[in-house]
Amino acid sequence: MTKFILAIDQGTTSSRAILFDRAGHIHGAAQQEFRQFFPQPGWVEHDANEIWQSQRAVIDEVLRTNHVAASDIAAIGIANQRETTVLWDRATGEPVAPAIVWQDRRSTPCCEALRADGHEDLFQQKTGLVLDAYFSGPKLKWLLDNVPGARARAARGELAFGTVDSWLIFKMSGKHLTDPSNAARTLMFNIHTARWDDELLALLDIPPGLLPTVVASSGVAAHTDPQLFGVALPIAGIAGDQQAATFGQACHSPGMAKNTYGTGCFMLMHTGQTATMSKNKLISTIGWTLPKGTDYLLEGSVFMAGAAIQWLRDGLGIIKHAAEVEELALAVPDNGGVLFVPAFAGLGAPHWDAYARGTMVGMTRGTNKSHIARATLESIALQSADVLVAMQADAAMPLTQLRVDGGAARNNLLMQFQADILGVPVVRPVVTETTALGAAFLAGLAVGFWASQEEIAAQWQMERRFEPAMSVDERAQRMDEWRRAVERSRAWSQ
Ligand SMILES: Nc1ncnc2c1ncn2[C@@H]1O[C@H](COP(=O)(O)OP(=O)(O)O)[C@@H](O)[C@H]1O
Ligand SMILES: O=P(O)(O)OC[C@H](O)CO
Repeated sequence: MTKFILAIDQGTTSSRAILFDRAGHIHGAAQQEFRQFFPQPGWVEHDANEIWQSQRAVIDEVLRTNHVAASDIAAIGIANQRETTVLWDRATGEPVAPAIVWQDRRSTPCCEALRADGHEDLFQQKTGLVLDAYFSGPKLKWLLDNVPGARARAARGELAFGTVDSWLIFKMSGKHLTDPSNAARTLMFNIHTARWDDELLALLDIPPGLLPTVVASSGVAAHTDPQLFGVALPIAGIAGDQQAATFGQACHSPGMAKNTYGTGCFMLMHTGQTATMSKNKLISTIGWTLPKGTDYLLEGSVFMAGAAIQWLRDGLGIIKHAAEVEELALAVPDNGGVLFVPAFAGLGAPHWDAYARGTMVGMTRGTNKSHIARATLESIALQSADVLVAMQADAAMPLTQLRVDGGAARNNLLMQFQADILGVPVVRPVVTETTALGAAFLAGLAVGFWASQEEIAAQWQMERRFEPAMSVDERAQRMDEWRRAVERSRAWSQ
């Protein structure tokens, strides 16, 4: 009998491979960072070959170091950084250009032109998204317009587009596939009909022949080339990493929500089996498709969260490791009046301001690095609070608790401040690798490794609960101060 599900978590900064047993426990994990390229201000690129090579290496490593044979694997589940756009040659399997990463802002002019032509509402109604450079369609258009010969090669059917899930599946099986949770991030996919949308493709000038076939998030979609791992393994789970984390956090019913604190922050709330269209600049997205149907989520994406901690480490050099930020911030009783808006790449939800820039206000001669560390941690929670306010207004469902995960969710000071500023309990699970767990669950359900959603939801266990302790008045005052700071960061580079 097979013993494990192999989850692939291909993130923005690292590739991970994690083995889960039947109890949903981690049996082994391997991780490898890969390079980030910043060739121009506002541009962020990855080498798609390096993504695949690092992913392949960690799969080999996790099997080898844990003495697990590929034949012990029941199925593979994939969770991936979303929106990042890869364009490759179908025959050679070689990318035609560096992958354009979700954080990259170069396709802002394309979005502005579509907006100026009055198409914003159409895109929003069909895709649930905001017309922003964050999403894949404008990135793909940029590649077709700027990589020499790409448009002609696309017209001849020589090229394939995919988000990172598609790219990894192509490398492992030769199939050109994606799932609805990833397709829903492209501005080319109608989330109500769950099909690529010809009208939107025409507006973006994208040939439909470039697009992958859309298959269910949970179901055997392909088998790996037997030469890769010695046996052909079923690829049975596919989801964008944030939707996978929502599934892994067992947020399976309306009103349940999670927030992931990684490079960015991604808060997602389950809204049921039809899309709730946001009136407050959040996005509606497909969560996952199971044989019984499609679940929808509301999402608020914050672009700069843990990345701001990395900036304290790499840009300012005031910490050596991300985890040191907690001790540094605790050296002062409060932020000393300092507020920091880390809008290094503009602001995401609910502001969607591509021209906002990082801003620190309230400094005096007494400000020191601990105040800056504290303000940076608080900025992560305050950005998430902006999203939650919009979410509560859209969903008309009060949040009873927020489930959390991601690298920065290990920070207790941050989690306590998050509970304080939201006025909602923050709950951290035992297994914080919820992205990989969600991908594993989707794959395991498809091959009968787990019997039902109820069985996997029962595996979710709390590690720690942070109760809100801030007074209502103080919360209101802190949110008001924050709004004033955000205003000062906005439209700066326009
Ligand atoms: N103890 C900590 N306190 C605050 N931030 C942290 C801490 N540990 C890690 N981080 C931040 O969390 C991020 C890594 O989290 P992870 O979930 O691995 O991100 P991603 O999947 O986006 O690569 C980094 O940006 C790092 O700065
Ligand atoms: O790789 P992460 O965890 O930073 O997630 C990135 C998101 O999927 C971008 O939308």
